[in-house]
Amino acid sequence: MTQTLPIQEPSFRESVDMMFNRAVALMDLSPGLEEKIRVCNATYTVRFGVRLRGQIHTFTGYRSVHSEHMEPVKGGIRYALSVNQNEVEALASLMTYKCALVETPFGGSKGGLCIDPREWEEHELEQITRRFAYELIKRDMINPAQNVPAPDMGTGEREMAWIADQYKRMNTTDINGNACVTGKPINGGGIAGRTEATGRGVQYALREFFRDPADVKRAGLEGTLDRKTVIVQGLGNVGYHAAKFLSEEDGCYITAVIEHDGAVFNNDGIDVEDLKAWITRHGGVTGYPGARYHDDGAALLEQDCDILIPAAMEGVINLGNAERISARLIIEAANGPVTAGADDVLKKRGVVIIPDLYANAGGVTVSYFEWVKNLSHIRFGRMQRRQEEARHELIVAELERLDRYLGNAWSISPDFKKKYLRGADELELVRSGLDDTMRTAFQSMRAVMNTREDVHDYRTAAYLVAIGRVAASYRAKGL
Ligand SMILES: NC(=O)c1ccc[n+]([C@@H]2O[C@H](COP(=O)([O-])OP(=O)(O)OC[C@H]3O[C@@H](n4cnc5c(N)ncnc54)[C@H](O)[C@@H]3O)[C@@H](O)[C@H]2O)c1
Repeated sequence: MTQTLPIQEPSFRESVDMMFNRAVALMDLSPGLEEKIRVCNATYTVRFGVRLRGQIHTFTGYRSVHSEHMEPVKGGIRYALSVNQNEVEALASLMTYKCALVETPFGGSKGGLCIDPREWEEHELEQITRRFAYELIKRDMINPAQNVPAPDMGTGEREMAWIADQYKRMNTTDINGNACVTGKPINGGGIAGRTEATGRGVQYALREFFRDPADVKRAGLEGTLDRKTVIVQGLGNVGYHAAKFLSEEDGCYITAVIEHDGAVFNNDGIDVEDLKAWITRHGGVTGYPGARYHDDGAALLEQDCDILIPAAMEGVINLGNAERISARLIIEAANGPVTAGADDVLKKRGVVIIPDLYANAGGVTVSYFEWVKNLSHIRFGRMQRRQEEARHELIVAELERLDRYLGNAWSISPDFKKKYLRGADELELVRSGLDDTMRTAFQSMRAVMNTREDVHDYRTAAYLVAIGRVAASYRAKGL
């Protein structure tokens, strides 16, 4: 869906550049270096035909490389009708700053295909994805050493598995083929915890924010995450996992969920699993019996809550509604949900924003773990896993003995055994690595806020840290 912005709003690309420029104005970069960092290095446009339903359909896709100060470059592939060059370039530049902020050793890239995935059958999507991947692979725009995509809006592990397979068919002797894309299913070379990673990162980001009372006070809030009211826009990959973990593990109440077909709200809190199951079955929130329905979803962004989590698309908080946003704290789970104009308005109103380049960096962080796992050809936690397995086998044997003693009252099923014996070592490693990354990155923003009198918001602090690192990289290796 295309977001219509008020006439005086800059485009997404311009908005990102404006946020970049605000930070650069506070830095002392050598002349010309800021321009070099800001611009996108290259954007490749591809148009290709696929024979489907008795006729040839032509699709348009993009892969943009923002910065190659480190390689490979990294960034998701988005499937949406609204995809265009401006959007892909904005998203690619955000990837550069995001990777620098969380210290994953990648440059920034992003891709997109103009398509509504809901219009196509699975086998048709596979054909389209393989053809798009073919176009990018043959030009080294997908390659373990140069450019490594991942999921984004409208894509997931299924599409990543097709892309990896396509790459391996075209590069049969590349032993590192699996590392050409991240976000793959576990049985296709993926890593435990990647699917949940971005939402999990949002949870860890909020936990770190609430660890320091000074941050919490800045937002006019108090206490911990417990009993905070939360509104989520977009119950897709990122929004669903963030809402699920915050409600199940941190005591938050998800009081409203905004989706493409309207919104549902319930001040006592919405059961996220139940709503997600409804959306999966019915395609939207309409008719969901566990909450009240409102057909103007965007209006619910303005409803009173402690924390607002835009997790769908860019530009949804803009000059048209920024004055009416009631939340005290906004965490940008989506990329670019707050325009540069709205950012100014919200700042003046004292609304605190945890910026996208930090808030949704959990995805690329765990993608990095997956890439390293693929390149090293090992399973993380292997030694530990052997010990864990031995311990788990003993426990299962003991449970079985008890079960027999109690007349099979518990019925230890093969499924239970399989789940239990698989252990969670890799997942634990991934989660602790992600937690550490999110904490450290937040602390680097906090340090800037606490030490510089000319920095008053986390976004500028995040850009300062990120741009400083990209600049240092260019200084070290040359242009
Ligand atoms: N998937 C990741 O790992 C990842 C990582 C970093 C950032 N992001 C960003 O997070 C955002 C969401 O990505 P995702 O992967 O969760 O996508 P997704 O496709 O899984 O989910 C998007 C959700 O938003 C809903 N939606 C679409 N239009 C809407 C509208 N007008 N109002 C409300 N909801 C609407 C969709 O129905 C869907 O449920 C994007 O901005 C993406 O760039 C994603």
